[in-house]
Amino acid sequence: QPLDKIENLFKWVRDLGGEIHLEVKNNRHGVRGAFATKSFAENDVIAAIPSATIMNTGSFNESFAVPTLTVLRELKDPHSRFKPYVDMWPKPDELVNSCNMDLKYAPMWKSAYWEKNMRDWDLHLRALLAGELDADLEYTIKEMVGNAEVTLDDLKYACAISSTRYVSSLRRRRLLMAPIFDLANHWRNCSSSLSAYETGDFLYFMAGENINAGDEVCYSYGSLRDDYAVAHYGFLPDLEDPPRLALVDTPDYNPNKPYSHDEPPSEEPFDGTPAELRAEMERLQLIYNEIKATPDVLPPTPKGQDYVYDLLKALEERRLNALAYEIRRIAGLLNVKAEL
Ligand SMILES: C[S@@+](CC[C@H](N)C(=O)[O-])C[C@H]1O[C@@H](n2cnc3c(N)ncnc32)[C@H](O)[C@@H]1O
Repeated sequence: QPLDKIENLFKWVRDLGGEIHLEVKNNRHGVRGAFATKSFAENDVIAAIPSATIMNTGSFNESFAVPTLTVLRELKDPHSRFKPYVDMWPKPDELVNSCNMDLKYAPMWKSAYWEKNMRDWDLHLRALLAGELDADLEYTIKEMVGNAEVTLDDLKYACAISSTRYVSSLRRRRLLMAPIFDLANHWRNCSSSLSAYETGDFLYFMAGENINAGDEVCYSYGSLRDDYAVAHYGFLPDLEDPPRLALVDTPDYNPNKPYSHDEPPSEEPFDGTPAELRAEMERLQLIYNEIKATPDVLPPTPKGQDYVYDLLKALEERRLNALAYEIRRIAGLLNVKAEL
């Protein structure tokens, strides 16, 4: 995640009327982030982002092709008016999510839902490239980028950039990519927020509480269970205590409606009659045993050599720990021994 392009980005945003009280550097995890250059009280403006710098990447109802092709268009245009923004995006080898993850990792999810989700992204993007979706698309590739040469890797990259960086603006019901704001990393309980875009001239990034000069500013991307964060954003959020079940392991999980920001799975510990508790414990045990029994498809790789391998192994360990915690907790309520 390049730091050398930030000065140019800030200049561009300020020249277009923006206000920024941030500096950008790597945080203690080595992840690029935004840090307060002064202290803020609740509701103070951390940054005012002018609409002339905002990339409008589609409506809530449009297909994945719209944000992907909107980003692709700017990537392919050497004279893009968003050039200072495009230049600071992570490069193809600096970001990963299900749009661009190598398929060799698919079985490492050890979850039928996530493995299919990853393979589906590959199929959708291949179909987009082959023109098979053209008749149903809002925009075709050629309508967006003309005759510029486009590869599958280009589409995967554009898909990964858009889906890790857009935010929904409630008032206008659009997916927007807002420079500066999109340097804020996720922290689930973060109270800073983005204004609703009521007037359409600026988006305001507002402090949700007192922030000291030098603190990293954050934004909550949503309730983000670990597996969802890896698939959608390519990182594991801070480990929580007590551990939280992965999305696909929660009692509310429904593969046909796996996640909605408006209705995330309950954060309340599961409770019920003894029969319900027993059924839930057995359900969790089945998942636990299935993960344990699923062999690794890739040879063991020493830590630090392969980001995606490490990420998916860490996710597996987190799932197992969270399942074991929950099985023990329910066994305690039932006064029985947990079978792990
Ligand atoms: C909107 S960007 C945030 C800024 C990003 N770090 C950058 O420099 O461009 C989202 C991406 O930041 C990273 N990220 C966000 N929150 C994170 C966190 N809590 N821990 C690690 N990486 C995080 C992930 O790579 C994610 O896909």
